[in-house]
Amino acid sequence: MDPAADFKSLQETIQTALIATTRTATSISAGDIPFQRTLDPQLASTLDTQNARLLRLTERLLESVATNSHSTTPKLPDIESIDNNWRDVVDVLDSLLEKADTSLDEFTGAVKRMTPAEEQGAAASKAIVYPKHLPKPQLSFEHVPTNNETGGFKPLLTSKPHAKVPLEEGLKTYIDASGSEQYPHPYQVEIQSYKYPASLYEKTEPIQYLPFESTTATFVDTPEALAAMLAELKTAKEIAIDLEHHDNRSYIGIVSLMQISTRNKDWIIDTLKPWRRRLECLNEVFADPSILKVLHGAYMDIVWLQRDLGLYIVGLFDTFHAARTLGYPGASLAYLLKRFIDFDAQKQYQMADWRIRPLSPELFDYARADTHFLLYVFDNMRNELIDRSTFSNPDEDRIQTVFEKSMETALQRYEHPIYDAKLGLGPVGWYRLLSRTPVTYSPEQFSVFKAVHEWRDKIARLEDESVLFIMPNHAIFTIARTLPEDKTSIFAAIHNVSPIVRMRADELVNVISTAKAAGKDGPQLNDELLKIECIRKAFRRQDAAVITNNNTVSETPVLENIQSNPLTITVETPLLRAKSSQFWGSLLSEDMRQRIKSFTSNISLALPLPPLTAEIFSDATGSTLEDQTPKVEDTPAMQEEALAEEVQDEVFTVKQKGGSRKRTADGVTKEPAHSFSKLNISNSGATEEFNDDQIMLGKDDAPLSKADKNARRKEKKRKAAQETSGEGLNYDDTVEDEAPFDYANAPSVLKAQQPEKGSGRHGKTDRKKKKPQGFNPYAKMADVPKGLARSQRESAGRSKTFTS
Ligand SMILES: O=c1ccn([C@@H]2O[C@H](COP(=O)(O)O)[C@@H](O)[C@H]2O)c(=O)[nH]1
Ligand SMILES: [Mn+2]
Repeated sequence: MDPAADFKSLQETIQTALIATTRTATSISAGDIPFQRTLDPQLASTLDTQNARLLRLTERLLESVATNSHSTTPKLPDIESIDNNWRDVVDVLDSLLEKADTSLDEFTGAVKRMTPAEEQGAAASKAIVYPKHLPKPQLSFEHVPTNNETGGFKPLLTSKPHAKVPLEEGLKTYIDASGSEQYPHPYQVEIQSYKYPASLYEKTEPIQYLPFESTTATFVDTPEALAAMLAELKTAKEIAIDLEHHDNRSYIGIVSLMQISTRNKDWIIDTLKPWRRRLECLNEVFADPSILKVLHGAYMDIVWLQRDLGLYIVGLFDTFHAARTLGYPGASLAYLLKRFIDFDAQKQYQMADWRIRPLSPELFDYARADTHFLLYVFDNMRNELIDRSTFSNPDEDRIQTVFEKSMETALQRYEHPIYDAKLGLGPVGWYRLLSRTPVTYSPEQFSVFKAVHEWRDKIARLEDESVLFIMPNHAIFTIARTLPEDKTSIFAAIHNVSPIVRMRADELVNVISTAKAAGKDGPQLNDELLKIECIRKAFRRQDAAVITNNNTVSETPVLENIQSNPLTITVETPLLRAKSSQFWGSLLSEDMRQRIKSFTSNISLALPLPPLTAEIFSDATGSTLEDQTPKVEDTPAMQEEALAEEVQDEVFTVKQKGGSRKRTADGVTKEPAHSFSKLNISNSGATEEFNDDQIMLGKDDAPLSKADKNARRKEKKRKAAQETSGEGLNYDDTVEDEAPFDYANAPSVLKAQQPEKGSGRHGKTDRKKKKPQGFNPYAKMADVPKGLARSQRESAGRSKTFTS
């Protein structure tokens, strides 16, 4: 008897059965089932029997999983109860996955089982305490966010150190090919003409970092401390930079902390001070071509720096691109710190509420560690890049590749998150959420979904809250499904109601009833989604789209599937114009731009390729389908990049509803209920087979370590709580029960924040004792699937779960 062989054969049997079952289950589109039911009463009753059986089996499975865990066992008497108990289902599955992870670690010897006392101690030392009552720092800013901007984002900078082109030129708007007014990237010329110093092409002995334990960081929270830091930074040859960000109690998000390290000093800068815009003076260093800036996974940092502080980086070296170019099995900062320093980054603090002041020692240490070692990591990676480059062959010139990718990253531009009510596109639109969630809606329900989504966005802007703080995504789905007609039914439908929704409940009732009435003559969900998907694809695949201005559409197989509406999609020209800059402007060919420009009223798109059936994304925390908040990576620039990448090299993962990690076996796809079943064709025209494991990835696309995954799961649960019930949203913190923290006048916390030296709390050796290296089952992967990359990065400006 060979237990390994037995196990493999069992695994294969289960997998084969699952594939067959899933194929069968998806052979009829969910959207067609009600129709089939009406045709055949026998089918209806068989379906009901099978449903009941499946629910019972599921309930029993969940019960047996939950027996030894702390999860509540969800009861599933009917289909509706799945939605209502979804959080509990996810909890049970999560605990199972956690157990599996731990068992694997124990099996491989990567970890030793902890005693219950040790486990308790470890948990207590990691717990982040979220203050209940935290006033909004943005209200004290000299420039309070308004969230209602339209048009191009005007760069904030008031002067332009190290300019090759004067600032005035950079602030001149231009009308792009699609008719939108835009501001250029103010440092575009400087970045594009930047030459990396010759010294970077030469190997040198890595410069040892100073010990983490016996050094600390200088906290910068006064203009004087800022000036002193700036003077020191100007003398450096290279510096490391990182940011921490908050996006739950703010619409666009707030840079909450900046970390900078030189070879011999660390600074942590409080970016929540009212005078934060004075940090613009850092352009004297950040834009100085003679000082190299090393960041890890800088794509969001670049956008955040512009958006909040008017800062730009000339001379960027992004260690994330280096890790990818070198083909490391991981590309997260945590991975690099482990690889080069043997330092265990405490990534469970990544998603902390970074507005907290004073910073706890743990948060202080976390923030400092993100830059403290980075120059040393850079030294090592640069040497390896040189070793593994063939300079005569551009394809093999790895260091050049990293320079080019870093330059592209530095050239990203922030754009205002403009709400597209009609097509729902863009980082804050409804399309993304709806297209990923298998629902069957009547035209009224569809109309209500869109209206409530739009209303939530409007209120979030007004109140300067994240959309999720206003109302979880699940609540929009529930409202659309149940169409509540009064306040009481709304409160009953969405359980934990935010104080803002409670206050504005009458308004919401009106929004729902108006949308319901309007929806009677509105479009069918499936048709509309299909059309929008076609438009996206057409734009993505610009050469494939045929645009006409007479409402004619060329013959395509797609068209058979649109039943209730005419075959053309009509887009008002002004809307398309806005979009063309915001979402796909840079992807349009000149020819396409000219054609768009020539329209005056309607545009019809003929769509030669059908859309993909399965959506095609995932986020790092593995949140549920509905759990997609607009994310950082959803800034327009990221979207464009994502679209561009998809066109070239699409590798899709299919994310099924819920669960923190989905593995899709070959050919097993989840068919959304949008009647796309006949259209399961990839860009290349081939039927897509899904055989990549969907793995949990970090902000920078690297497989996460076990510790990170667990931390993400916890964070995800917290988010799920917000999603489903509003728990953990700190709704109480609107209650004025204690004196608000005075961001404007708070004394420097420089002293308060010095972590105790020699406490062993943040020592590398201590960490090693406490937390052995986690087993990463994906660590042997040659590389992370490429197509996952951008979509993984989504999250926020609205991040939370790095996730388009
Ligand atoms: O999955 C994620 C990871 C990070 N964020 C946000 O990004 C900043 C910076 O991350 P670091 O890795 O610590 O540099 C962090 O403060 C989070 O706000 C995220 O939203 N989702
Ligand atoms: Mn960081």
